[in-house]
Amino acid sequence: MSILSSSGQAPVIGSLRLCFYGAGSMAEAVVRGLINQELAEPSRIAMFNRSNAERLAELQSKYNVRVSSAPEDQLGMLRDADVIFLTMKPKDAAEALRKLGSIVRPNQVLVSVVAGLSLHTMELLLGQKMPIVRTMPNTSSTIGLGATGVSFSAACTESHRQIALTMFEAFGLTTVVEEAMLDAVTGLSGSGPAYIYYMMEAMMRAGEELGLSASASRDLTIQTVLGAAHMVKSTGETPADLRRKVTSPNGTTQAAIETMNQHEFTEGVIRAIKRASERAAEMGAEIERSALP
Ligand SMILES: NC(=O)C1=CN([C@@H]2O[C@H](COP(=O)(O)OP(=O)(O)OC[C@H]3O[C@@H](n4cnc5c(N)ncnc54)[C@H](OP(=O)(O)O)[C@@H]3O)[C@@H](O)[C@H]2O)C=CC1
Ligand SMILES: O=C(O)[C@@H]1CCC=N1
Repeated sequence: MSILSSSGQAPVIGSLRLCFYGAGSMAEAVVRGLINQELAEPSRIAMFNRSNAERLAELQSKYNVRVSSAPEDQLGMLRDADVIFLTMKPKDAAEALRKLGSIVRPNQVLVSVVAGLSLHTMELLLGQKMPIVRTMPNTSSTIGLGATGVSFSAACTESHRQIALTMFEAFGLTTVVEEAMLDAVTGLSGSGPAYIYYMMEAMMRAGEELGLSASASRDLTIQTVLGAAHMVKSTGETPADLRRKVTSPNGTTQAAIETMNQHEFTEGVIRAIKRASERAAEMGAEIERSALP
């Protein structure tokens, strides 16, 4: 079916055929989110990768989606799709986009999750302008708690925008941003889950070094992170105000924060996020260079 209904309204997402070009962590996070939210029928989702047949079998058995290792089937999956998701690593994207250039039809939409890869570079590699949605989601989409930044190419209609927003909003928060801001989104929330996991690893290790069992340390860490995020969201107070309420004068928290400050905690986190954002831009520039004649 066409991506546009005759009324010009976005069709129900469930009626669209989706193809995931790349079948790794991010593709799975989106697929699982779409299926869990009952936005897409597994039979309308096709996935393929480069060579890992075991991974395709795993996805097929977990989600009942269509998979194939046969190049002619994969070509058919791409041709038949209303929405093609580009879900591979940046280093593999240029080759895939060049191939897609001779396959895509005008009424298809391309949704990219590739860090750093700009709309302009995608158009260069495709050799044509088509509706492209550039996104930066994160893996928490898997459980409906994703945070996604989105930008649209000039060829996107209101219908294309609604389709993309409906999908990404179904499994988390979605923010439309100027394309130039997507590298910042990448540094903050695209990579962000890893920073929190890293902090949790350190907290769990500390708990164990202090003598707690591994399971007690894990449970207490998880609940602390969960509770803190919910406190910021539900009270509407700033993290700084909430932190002050935990910090008794000359108490334990003050001792901990002073120690963190000696290790430049805040500056380190800010530097890390800026570096991630810069790295996204570098990766995008590398792909753009390979796209130029
Ligand atoms: N992981 C994350 O938290 C996030 C990732 N992203 C972005 O998502 C994209 C994918 O990342 P991620 O899912 O982590 O990566 P993975 O390594 O988990 O998956 C990459 C997938 O792409 C496939 N692939 C590579 N080349 C080709 C090809 N030529 N044809 C078909 N399939 C191919 C791989 O197949 P095979 O295994 O067979 O080689 C694999 O299935 C990246 O561009 C990243 O920037 C964005 C936000 C968050
Ligand atoms: O590490 C990466 O490059 C990808 C992009 C955002 C999260 N993971």
